[in-house]
Amino acid sequence: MSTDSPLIIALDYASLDAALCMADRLDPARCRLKVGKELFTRSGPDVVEALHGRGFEVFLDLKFHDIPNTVAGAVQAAAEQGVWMVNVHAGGGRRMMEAARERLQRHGLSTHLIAVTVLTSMEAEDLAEVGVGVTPAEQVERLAMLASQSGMDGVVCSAQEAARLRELCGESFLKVTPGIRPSFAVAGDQRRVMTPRDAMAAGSTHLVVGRPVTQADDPMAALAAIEAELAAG
Ligand SMILES: O=c1ccn([C@@H]2O[C@H](COP(=O)(O)O)[C@@H](O)[C@H]2O)c(=O)[nH]1
Repeated sequence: MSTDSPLIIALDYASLDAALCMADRLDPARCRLKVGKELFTRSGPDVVEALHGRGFEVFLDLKFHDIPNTVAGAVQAAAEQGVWMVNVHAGGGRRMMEAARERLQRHGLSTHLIAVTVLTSMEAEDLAEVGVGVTPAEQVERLAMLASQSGMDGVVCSAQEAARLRELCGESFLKVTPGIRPSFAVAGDQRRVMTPRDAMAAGSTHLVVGRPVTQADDPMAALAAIEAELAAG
C-alpha cells in the first residue's frame, strides 16, 4: 500500500518479534517503516518480507559505503526485495553512486535511491575530528550537489539543511530527514534536530521518527500527536 504521509517510523529493534509487534500497531495508510542496521543484521530479508506482507512500504536504511561494484550489487539486492527506498553514503563518491544508479536502471528497478550526507548525530566538532573543516551545513550542501549530479533521487540530511537544499537541488529532490524531535521528546544522541512541523515547513519531503514514537509510553498517542502537529501546520 502507498501512503501520502511523510512519516517514516524507524523500527530500531533487536528482534523480529519486537519489530513486528510495533508494526502490528501501526497502519500502512499512515506511515512507512524504516529497517536499519540492527534489525536487518538480526533478522535479514525476513523482516522486509513480513512488513511487505502487512502492506507497508519499507525504507531499507543500510547506508551502503564500499567500492562501486560492491555497492551496486548491494543496492540491486535491496531493490529486488521490493523495498520502496534504499540508501548509500554520499561520502563513497561519484563513481560509487553512479554505479548504484546504473545497476538499478539496467535491471529496471524503480526503488528510490538516496544518499546520506552528514549524519544528524554529528556537529562541527565531530566533522573536524574526521578531517572535515567546514560546517555541517556546508558539507551537506557539497554532498547533496554531488548526489544530485550522480543521479540520486535525494538525500538524507537534517531538516536544518532542507530549505537550502530545496533551493540548490529543487523541490522534487527528496529530503529525507531524521533527527525529528517533537516538543515532548528528548534529543538523545541526535544533534541537528527539528520539530515535525518546522521540518515540513523547511522543505523536508519525509520525516524519519524513531524513539519519540517507538520508546514512548504510548506509541500510538505519540504518533497521533505528531500527525496532529503536522495537520495544524
Ligand atoms: O543521519 C542520519 C541517518 C539515519 N538516521 C537513522 O534515523 C533513525 C532516527 O531515530 P531516532 O530514534 O528518531 O533518533 C535511526 O534509525 C537512525 O539510524 C539518523 O538518525 N540520522
